[in-house]
Amino acid sequence: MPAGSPVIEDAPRRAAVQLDGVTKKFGGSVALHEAWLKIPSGEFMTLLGPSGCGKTTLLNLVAGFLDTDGGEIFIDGTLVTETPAHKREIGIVFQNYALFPHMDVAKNIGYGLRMRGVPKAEIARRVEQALALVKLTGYADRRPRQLSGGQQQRVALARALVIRPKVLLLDEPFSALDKNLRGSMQVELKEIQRELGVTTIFVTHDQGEALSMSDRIAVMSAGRIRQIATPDEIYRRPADRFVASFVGDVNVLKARLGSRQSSEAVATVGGIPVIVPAGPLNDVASGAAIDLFVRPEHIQLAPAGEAGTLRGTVSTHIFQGGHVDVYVEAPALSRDRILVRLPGVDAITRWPVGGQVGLRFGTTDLTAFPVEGDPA
Ligand SMILES: Nc1ncnc2c1ncn2[C@@H]1O[C@H](COP(=O)(O)OP(=O)(O)OP(=O)(O)O)[C@@H](O)[C@H]1O
Repeated sequence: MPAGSPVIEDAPRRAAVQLDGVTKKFGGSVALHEAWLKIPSGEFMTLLGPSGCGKTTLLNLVAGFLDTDGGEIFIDGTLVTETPAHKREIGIVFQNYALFPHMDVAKNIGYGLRMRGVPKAEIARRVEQALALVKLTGYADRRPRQLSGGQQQRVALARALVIRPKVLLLDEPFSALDKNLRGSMQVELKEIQRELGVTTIFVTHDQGEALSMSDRIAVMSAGRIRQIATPDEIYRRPADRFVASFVGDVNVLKARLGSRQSSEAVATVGGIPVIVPAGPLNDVASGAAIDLFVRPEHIQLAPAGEAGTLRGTVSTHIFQGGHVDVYVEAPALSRDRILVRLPGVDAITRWPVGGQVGLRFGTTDLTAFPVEGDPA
């Protein structure tokens, strides 16, 4: 750290990682547009978004592998925008493990400590601790090629953690693993992260992984952070239609904006009133068409014609093990088939394909946005 680097004033509550309006361009195109992000110490923050949205770019800027084109980055309250990568005290795990093939596991894990001139006995002790942490005691002498994908990724994690980093950065670390292994590695990583209390930035394009692991999620698209919130809030109160569509399944229904009270608005769908947050509809005139976003588990089926329901026709069932996905056609409400998620296998016999049903919408967790392409 250069002498005289500014330190953020409120030290006791300072963020472990802070980005103040960070921008990165490649040639003429903006890969990251004025990112503002404050990650408190010990938090598990996930960057979630589709391919090419700028997640890896943001991670590489924090790591110091890329220079910014604007804005400042702080780690532990210290300005690091100009600090080289090896002085940022960061641990990194990549998608493809990036282990040294010619070194055994112990040498791989101890690499960062040798580079820092840590005494040999201390290295041996810390490598042993790190091996125990990732449940690989006894594997010290193996070469990476003698390990499974999951074991290699645990070595990579041990190597990142052994230096006691200020921040742990993980770039799609489980994407090369099969589904079962991925699930168990997610649980293990979460346990280790909690135990050590290490501030973590985790990159994924898998919304399920993001929802299950994170303290908070930053949803990104096209180089911009669209929303930063807890998984629950992202799912139940998405800030815009991109977030609502990208995170979890959702139905988009034709609706109309009715009256508005401060934070809530009444919308009508097929003439039935529902309550939605007013925030996203601030610029929409009363009576205008809007899109109502409804999660599949917030729709119930009832006999066709029952009061307070809207009519549709069952087109398909998909048995999903713990629940059944029922697709309902109701062209007056939506141009796509409406997905209804029902617990229990009896939904298949209760609501047969081709039969008429009544759709009833939940009264909570509905959101609405201006119609796409609408200047509002
Ligand atoms: N070194 C580079 N030179 C030129 N363009 C780049 C470079 N690195 C990234 N980009 C571009 O910047 C944008 C953001 O890329 P980035 O790798 O950050 O996305 P991502 O969200 O991590 O995607 P993925 O999930 O596919 O890894 C993309 O349009 C990408 O093509």
